[in-house]
Amino acid sequence: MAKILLKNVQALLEDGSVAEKNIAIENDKIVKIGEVDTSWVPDQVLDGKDKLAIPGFINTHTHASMTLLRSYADDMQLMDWLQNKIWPIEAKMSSNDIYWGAMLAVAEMIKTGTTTFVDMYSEMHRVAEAVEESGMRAVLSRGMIGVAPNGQEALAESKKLFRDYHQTANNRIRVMLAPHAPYTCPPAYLRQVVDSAKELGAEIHIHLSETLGEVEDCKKQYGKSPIALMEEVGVLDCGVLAAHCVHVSSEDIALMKKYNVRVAHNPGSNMKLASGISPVAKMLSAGISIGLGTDGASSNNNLDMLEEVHLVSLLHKVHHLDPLAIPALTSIKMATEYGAKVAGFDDIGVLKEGYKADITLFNMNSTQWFPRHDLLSLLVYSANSSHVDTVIIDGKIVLEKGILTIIDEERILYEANKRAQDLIRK
Ligand SMILES: CSC[C@H]1O[C@@H](n2cnc3c(O)ncnc32)[C@H](O)[C@@H]1O
Ligand SMILES: [Zn+2]
Repeated sequence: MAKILLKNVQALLEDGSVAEKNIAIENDKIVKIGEVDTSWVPDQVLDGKDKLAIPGFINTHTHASMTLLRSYADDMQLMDWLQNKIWPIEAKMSSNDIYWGAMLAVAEMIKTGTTTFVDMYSEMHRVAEAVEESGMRAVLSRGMIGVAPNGQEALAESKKLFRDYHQTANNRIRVMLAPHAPYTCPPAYLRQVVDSAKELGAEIHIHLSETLGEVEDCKKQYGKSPIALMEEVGVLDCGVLAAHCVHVSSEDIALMKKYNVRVAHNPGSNMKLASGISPVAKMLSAGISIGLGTDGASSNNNLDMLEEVHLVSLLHKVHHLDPLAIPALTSIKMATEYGAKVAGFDDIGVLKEGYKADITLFNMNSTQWFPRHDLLSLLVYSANSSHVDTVIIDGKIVLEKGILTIIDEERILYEANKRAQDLIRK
């Protein structure tokens, strides 16, 4: 039995307050926040002086192995980028490329304070391997392009991934089905995915309403918006994590609320691909769950959730000319508590007794953390992820004093770099 005590740490609590607490961890869970009984003897004590403890970040939408394509194709619009640069090179990626790309992503995410990620890509059993080995928590899905020749094979692989990995690794791994988008998956295919999701009891992860072009084409082709089309084909009945939702109307938002569609908002990627500004404030007011995501490292170009926290707050303030649009606490909750709901968990995203011990500790010994008027404000508006000191996932220390403890960073950098170079020469 492993017992860890975080002693006298500044802890961000569920109500948004920050207070000095002891946090007792036993195996994979937080067992106590506050006074710890002297009869409870820890195996390891971490000194919380000058440390801020928050729930680990939850990246609700990414394509981990795309780290290999970081800085490969920039300054392009989505469809041009996908069709002319990304899909041709992805077709050459090997299973080992996917593994080392995922390992690079996992290393980067842990070092920047993320403890859970939601992923969509191919060869996902290799991503699962990276997750198992690293101690990370993840929701994995095989992205399906629903046209011949690979549509049926992709669906079979998705079902196998679900059967092999859903709720494995002490429940650190979960699986969803992921039809890529309405423009790559025709209605007949989406209906097949819905049947499979119902048969397995799986939820659906899909890109929806990312660009104006997607919405206009969908209306032209099917006479309705992507969200309304998803209702028609039954996708919304399955439990949906929708990435982007940039161009959604009031009618779409009402449908999303009706079916409890959860949204992964990706401010960095939406800005870089010039996709637009998602109506986040409006969706939040409508009671929709919204988390934050980085999207892949080829459209961001990093997997740093604190950057997304910073961006979501600033983007929507300036968009609405309203400094109250997304306050500091809302942006942090989107990256943690709301993100947990979006990813489908009810026991992570908050520092709370009985919840999983997924915790990120920031070292506050740097200029950006002084003076200490308001620690939440410092975290959102001043700090950066190089201040991440320690990360605990499922009760295990995976980063200590900035050093990865389970995976070998030097080897990962070497392998990922070599594979990325070989890939562009193929
Ligand atoms: C078939 S696996 C997933 C697929 O999605 C591609 N992708 C990466 N970023 C985006 C995005 O912002 N919108 C749509 N599709 C995206 C990725 O390259 C894979 O091919
Ligand atoms: Zn995406």
